[in-house]
Amino acid sequence: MAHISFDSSALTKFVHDNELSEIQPLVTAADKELREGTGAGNDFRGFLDLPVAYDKDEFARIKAAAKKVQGNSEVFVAIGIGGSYLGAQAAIDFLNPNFYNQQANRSVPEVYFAGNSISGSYLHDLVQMIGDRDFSINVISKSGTTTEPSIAFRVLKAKLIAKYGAAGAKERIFATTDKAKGALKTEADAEGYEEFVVPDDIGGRFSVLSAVGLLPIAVAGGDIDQLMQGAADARSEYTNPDVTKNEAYRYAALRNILYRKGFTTELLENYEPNLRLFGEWWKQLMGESEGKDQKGIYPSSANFSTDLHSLGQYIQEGLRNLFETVVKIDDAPNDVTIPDDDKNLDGLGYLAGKSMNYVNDKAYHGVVLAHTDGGVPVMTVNVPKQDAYSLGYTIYFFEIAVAISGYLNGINPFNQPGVEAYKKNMFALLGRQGYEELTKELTARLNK
Ligand SMILES: O=P(O)(O)OC[C@H]1O[C@H](O)[C@H](O)[C@@H](O)[C@@H]1O
Repeated sequence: MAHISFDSSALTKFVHDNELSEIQPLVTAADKELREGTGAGNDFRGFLDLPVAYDKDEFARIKAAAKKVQGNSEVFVAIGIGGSYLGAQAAIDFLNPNFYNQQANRSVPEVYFAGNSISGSYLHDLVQMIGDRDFSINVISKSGTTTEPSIAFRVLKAKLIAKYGAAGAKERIFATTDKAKGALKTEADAEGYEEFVVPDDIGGRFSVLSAVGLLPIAVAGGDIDQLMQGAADARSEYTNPDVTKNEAYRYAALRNILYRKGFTTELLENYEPNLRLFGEWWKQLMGESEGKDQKGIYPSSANFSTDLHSLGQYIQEGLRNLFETVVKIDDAPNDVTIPDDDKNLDGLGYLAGKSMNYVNDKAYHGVVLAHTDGGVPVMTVNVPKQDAYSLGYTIYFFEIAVAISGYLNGINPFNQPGVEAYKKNMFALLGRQGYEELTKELTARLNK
């Protein structure tokens, strides 16, 4: 039995029983494309076996590096954008208490993220916040040439050198990048930083279980052995192409069935604030994998019950092109009992003695019924615990689901050609060498 369970029982109004068996041949074909490598983007299927086929020596080095940082740093900054930070931050938030950076008596450094925007204010404030404290950085970029992390790295490297000198700074810089190419690789080799590798056959959005995610997660105290074990067990679980046996494939099939009926936007939802970043990770995974050739489900996210008081109206009664996938934690790590209050002026007496997790659960059931009545299909991924094993399992569930889903929709789930368009324009407008013609063209367009 799968460790996490997928519940599509609320879909009866939207999907008939026969539809799953009728889409099965397409799922079987998608499975074949993925497993046999006959599908588009077949060079990027490394995520399939990563949970068992990872580099064990590097894994040990990651643990040693994490220990070193824990021993000599009050602050750790992970520099990266897209797949080079979302998985790490999602995992760290998922595995730690809310407000982990503010906890008293922490045994691990505070962890922050940089290089995921071009905001000068953000980087300025981060530098101020680090102040004179001891810190280390992990610069993460698969290509090694991405502008946002490169800028942040320059700034933070300069701060390290100013504080520790060039030799001391080197001891506090960890570079995660391609094994052979890119500016970051060249610099890491030249300067002698400790290096970790993003394997060639793993795309950025599928890289959280490589060094990209593992080093920051380990620095923050996460159990990366359990994380990999969860993913490895999911790998064994989700092998049968039969959608009645394989819940990840059933999820992929159902979202494709819904998409074909006009449900073109999917909201990934949670009922725990520290799963917000999980939704951000998922959006890149889904959006970059599926949104191409002028088609694909638009991935969005919502955080409940927070957004029930803002987006809730739209979800209940707006344009009927939405469906929802809830990531629901069965057994949240902590809870609060609602206290007695004799005066009962707030009218909450009927909840006295009940736990907040109990109320949260009732909210979830109420929402599923209300949204279903309102014409919104809801599916749920039940995750037993907010721990590393469950997280690894859940990550693998969504990774394999999106690969199948992409092939079902006739696209290459492993490339992202569309993200280059804005970059070219930005480089041209910044006057980068090699973009001279485009600079002229765009400047003329802007000055028209
Ligand atoms: O790791 P990097 O090469 O710096 O890339 C970081 C991110 O930016 C790119 O624009 C891609 O669209 C993403 O797939 C990638 O995760």
